[in-house]
Amino acid sequence: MLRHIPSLGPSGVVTSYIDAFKYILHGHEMIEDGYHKYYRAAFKIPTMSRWLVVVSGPQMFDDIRQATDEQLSFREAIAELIQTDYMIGPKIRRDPYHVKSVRMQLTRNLGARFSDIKDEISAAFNDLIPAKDNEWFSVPTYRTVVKIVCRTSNRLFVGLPLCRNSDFRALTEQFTMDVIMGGQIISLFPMVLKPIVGRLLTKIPSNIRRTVLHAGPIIQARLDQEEVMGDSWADKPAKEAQGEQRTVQDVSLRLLSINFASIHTTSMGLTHILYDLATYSEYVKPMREEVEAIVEAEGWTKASMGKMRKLDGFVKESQRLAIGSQSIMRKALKDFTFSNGLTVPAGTHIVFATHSTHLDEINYEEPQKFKGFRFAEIREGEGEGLKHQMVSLSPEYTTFGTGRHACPGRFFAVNELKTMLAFVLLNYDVKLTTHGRPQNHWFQGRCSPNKSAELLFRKRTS
Ligand code: HEM
Repeated sequence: MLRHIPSLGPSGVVTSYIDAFKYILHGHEMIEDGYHKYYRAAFKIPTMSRWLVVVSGPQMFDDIRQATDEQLSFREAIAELIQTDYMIGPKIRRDPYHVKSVRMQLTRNLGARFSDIKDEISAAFNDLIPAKDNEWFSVPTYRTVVKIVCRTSNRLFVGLPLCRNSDFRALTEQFTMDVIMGGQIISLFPMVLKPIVGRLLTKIPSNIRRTVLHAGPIIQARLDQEEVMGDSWADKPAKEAQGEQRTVQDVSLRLLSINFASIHTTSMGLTHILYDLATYSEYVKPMREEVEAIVEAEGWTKASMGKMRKLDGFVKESQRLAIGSQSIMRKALKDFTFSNGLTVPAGTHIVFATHSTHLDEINYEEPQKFKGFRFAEIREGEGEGLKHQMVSLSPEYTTFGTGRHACPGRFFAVNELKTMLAFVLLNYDVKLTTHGRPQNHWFQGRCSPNKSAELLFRKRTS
């Protein structure tokens, strides 16, 4: 029972539905309100399918970081919130070996594959935003960004020429949207009906068939090559797949799952960055100078990208303000007691108040203000160089979560976002078509960039 945890509004079985409706469009305002009333403690919010317990403060963050999977489960929370069992199947929850592949093989290969990533970014931008002369032209931002990110990410996942294949791209771009939309519909149904509705909505069998059609030969070739080379191939791409998992069908499912985790998160990130670049144009010149100086001295490498602190800080600041109001979702599998004494019973869904944390004066000076070099300036302090880079995890910066389930793709995502920003800075001028930055959209506490706004691009003039 959650009776000991305060709620913001009525908590009766029927009356709580008033707030559950309000949460759909105003969840972020409710959580901001609760954060200030119950900072470092907890409050509960009703949603259509369950109560969410919202926690805050560095201590509770650290309790989540240290909790084991048997205490607070990331996968069980995601499975219920996104209904992944019905939309993708239970395999990826029960046996998520692909997460280890992202953490190990994919991340370790970023340096060696950097020139491929850079090449795909140039090719994708040139195809999709061809700036041939000095005329401004309008680009539907989000739709274009998804295509660029999908191509670039899949250059790393499956390589050329498949990453440019139009049917494969359409499949991977659409897959995430189908899963999220389907999951939202299934969550409205009672438990007994979910498998039936899931079977009607899921496109996973046909999606796997399409993936096998396109990627099957590459996957089979890699599996065969691994058998031949054995342990002499240290970074085998499918190394984590064992026994029955070493089939083209199973690896195809993992490929779709990694696309699910990466494409829309990174695309939303890049869209926010471009809106910020067009809005706060005073940052363009110093960032161009940084990129040009480092590239001239060291060329385009993963290591040279790591030295671009202004870029890193700009990307980090953009994501600081763009985060949803709740993240770091966990489900308590047993009664769990936080170090402030609060106990939540088994079955409770816990989320951390991420947006409010990023907007708290305790953590940031003038937190509402976009300060593109906020983090680059902090990093100039003695001993502060690494702690404040974008990939670092901390209780004040929660974009990539915490603990053993912190985003394993963050090294790739940050590298990709910075290389894309560097490419835009060196090749284009970018301008708003609207008065002021396009407004973010909020739905059930989640924040998305405006998906219909356009930006003006032209070939760089100065
Ligand atoms: C800007 C882009 C991205 C953002 C903001 C982001 C954010 C996150 C967050 C918040 C989590 C959950 C962390 C937690 O609850 O503690 C997560 C998990 C995950 N992310 Fe990312 N992510 C991004 C890009 C990527 C990319 C590019 C990949 C793959 C290449 C990826 C793969 C994953 C996977 C596999 C998990 C699940 C981890 C697990 O099961 O333990 N993400 N991500």
